[in-house]
Amino acid sequence: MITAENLRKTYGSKTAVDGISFQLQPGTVTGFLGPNGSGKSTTMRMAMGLDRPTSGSITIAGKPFAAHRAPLRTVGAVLDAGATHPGRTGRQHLKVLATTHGIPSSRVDQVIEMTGLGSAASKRIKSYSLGMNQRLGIAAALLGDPAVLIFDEPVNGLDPEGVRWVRQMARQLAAEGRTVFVSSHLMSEMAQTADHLIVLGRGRILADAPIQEFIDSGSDQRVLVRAEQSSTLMNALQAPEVTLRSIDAETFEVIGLDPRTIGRRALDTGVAVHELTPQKSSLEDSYMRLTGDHVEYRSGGSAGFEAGGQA
Ligand SMILES: Nc1ncnc2c1ncn2[C@@H]1O[C@H](COP(=O)(O)OP(=O)(O)OP(=O)(O)O)[C@@H](O)[C@H]1O
Repeated sequence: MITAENLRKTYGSKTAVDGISFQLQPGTVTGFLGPNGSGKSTTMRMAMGLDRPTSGSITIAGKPFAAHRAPLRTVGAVLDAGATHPGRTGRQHLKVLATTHGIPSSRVDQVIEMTGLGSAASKRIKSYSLGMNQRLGIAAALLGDPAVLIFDEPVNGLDPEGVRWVRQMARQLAAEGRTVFVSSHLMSEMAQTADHLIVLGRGRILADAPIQEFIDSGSDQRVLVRAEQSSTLMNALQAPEVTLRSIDAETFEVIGLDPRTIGRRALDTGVAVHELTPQKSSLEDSYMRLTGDHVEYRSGGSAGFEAGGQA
C-alpha cells in the first residue's frame, strides 16, 4: 500500500507537487498519468526516498521509505533503467545488489528466470538492448520480493514485444497481490494495463478512479448513424440537447441520444437505417478532455493535442 497525505514539493518558487492525497491498493495496477511536468516523477521519487517532501508525507506500508529496515524487501522500483555498471554482467549486478541488501544469492537466479533474462544474464550490461536493460531493471526491483512496485515510464522506447512483456509482468505482479504503481505516456498501453488511474495536472489530482469509470466519465454518448434519407432523420432528431454532425451523404453522428431513441425516431419517420453504432470513447478521449487546461507548454497546435498526447 502506498499512501500520500497532503504531499507537497516545491523547488524554489516552483510547485512541482501541490498537496496531493491518495491511497493505492494491493492487488491493483494503478496508472499514473499527467502532462509533462505535472509532478509524476517527483511523486515517485519522494515515494522512494530520493527526494524529500516540502510538507505532507508519502508512505509505503505505513512508513516513509527511509524508515524501513529492509527497503528493497518492501518496495522495488524502476525509475531509471540506465543506472547500472556497464562492465558488469546482469548476474553480477544483481548479485552485488542482493549482497548489499542481505538478500540470499539464490534469489538472483529466481529473478533472472522470472524476467526472462536467460543467457543474457551472463553478458555485460553494456551489450544489452533497451529491452534487456528494462528486464534487468525489473529483475533488480523484484530481488527483495517486495509487496510494492513503482515503475516510472517502464515502456519508454521499448519495441511492441517489450511493451507487451512489461504489461503482462505488471498484471501478473498485481495478480499476486502486490501494489503496482506505473507511469506511462502511452494511453493505449495504460488502458490495457491499469485497473485504476490517478491523473495529475500541474501538481494536483485531476482524477482518482477505476479506469472504466474514468473513461465513461469523460465521454459523450455518440452514435454513428447510416440511413437512406439521412437529412430527413437528422431533422427528426433535432433538439436543443442533441448535436448532429454530418459525415457524408448517408452518414452522420449523434451526440446526446441513445441508439434505441434514434431507432424509434427512424421508424416513426419511415427512414430505413443501415447502421446504428454506439461509438466507444477511449482513455485518450477522456484524458485529453480532463487535462486540456493543465498542459504546461502547448506546442502551438490549436487544441494542445500534441502537448497532451505526449504527456
Ligand atoms: N530538481 C528539480 N529542480 C527544479 N525543478 C524541478 C526539479 N524536478 C522537477 N522539477 C519541476 O517540477 C515539475 C514537475 O516535474 P516532474 O518531473 O515531476 O513531472 P513529470 O510529470 O514526471 O513530467 P514528465 O512527464 O515530463 O516526466 C516540472 O515543472 C519540473 O520542471
